[in-house]
Amino acid sequence: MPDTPQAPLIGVPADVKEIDGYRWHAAAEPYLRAIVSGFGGVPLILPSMADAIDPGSFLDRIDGVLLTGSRSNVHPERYGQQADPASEPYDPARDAASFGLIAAALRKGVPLFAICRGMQELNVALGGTLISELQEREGRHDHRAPVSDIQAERFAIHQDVAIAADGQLAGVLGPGTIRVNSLHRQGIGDLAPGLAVEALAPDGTIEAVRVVGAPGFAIGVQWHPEYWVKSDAPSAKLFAAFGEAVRAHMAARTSPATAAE
Ligand SMILES: N[C@@H](CCC(=O)NCCCC(=O)O)C(=O)O
Repeated sequence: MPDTPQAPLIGVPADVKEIDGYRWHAAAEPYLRAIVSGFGGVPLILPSMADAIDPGSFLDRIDGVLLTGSRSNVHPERYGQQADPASEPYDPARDAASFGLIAAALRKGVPLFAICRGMQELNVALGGTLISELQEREGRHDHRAPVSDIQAERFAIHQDVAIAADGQLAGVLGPGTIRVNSLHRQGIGDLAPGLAVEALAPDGTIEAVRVVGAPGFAIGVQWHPEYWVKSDAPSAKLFAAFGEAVRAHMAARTSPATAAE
């Protein structure tokens, strides 16, 4: 069990959903379990209430941030476009929380791992844009989940992704091509300044990015390593690398040199 004083505490911003007439703040369990099984971390779901709680105020109390995927989309007004029923559902409370966490994590050097919607949030937060309904775009493949009622089939690993030979992920996963799952309708349109491409799909869709010059681990992936973290080597390596970065951050934060500052 990871519940020891040394276990890293990983902040996970909640999605906000209407259930039984209330707004609920929730996160999907596979991300939470991957934090535990991937590197012995302890997940902490953070309420997405940026109107009442500054997301940056969490950053001195957590050791890393994981931005999860979600069926909801970043609101288009965040990147200068109009809301469109075709790109719903939105979750503006999640947007506000994630954008606040991204800014604070990058400012403070807190390791940040962004998955699917999380990578899209990272791109928009740093000034990029998104494109919707990839499968309707000329030359793009269908990146949506396989149609099934069985989650393991929806998260099946079936798509090639080429890892940039000169990027950070090549050091984690090795250069070349890996196979990943794919469950998204949107993708990066204009890449944000300050982001570097770390992986590409065969149709040119950006599948991973890193924040150039980030003081710590700051990686986004469009696929879902959380789902097969126990059985898929690239997925396990990604979470292990995030965990290693988090522990290094914890050590640096408690080092005598830091204390003397
Ligand atoms: N909504 C965005 C991001 C996709 C994403 O995060 N998918 C995770 C949910 C997977 C599922 O259960 O369908 C997009 O569609 O691009």
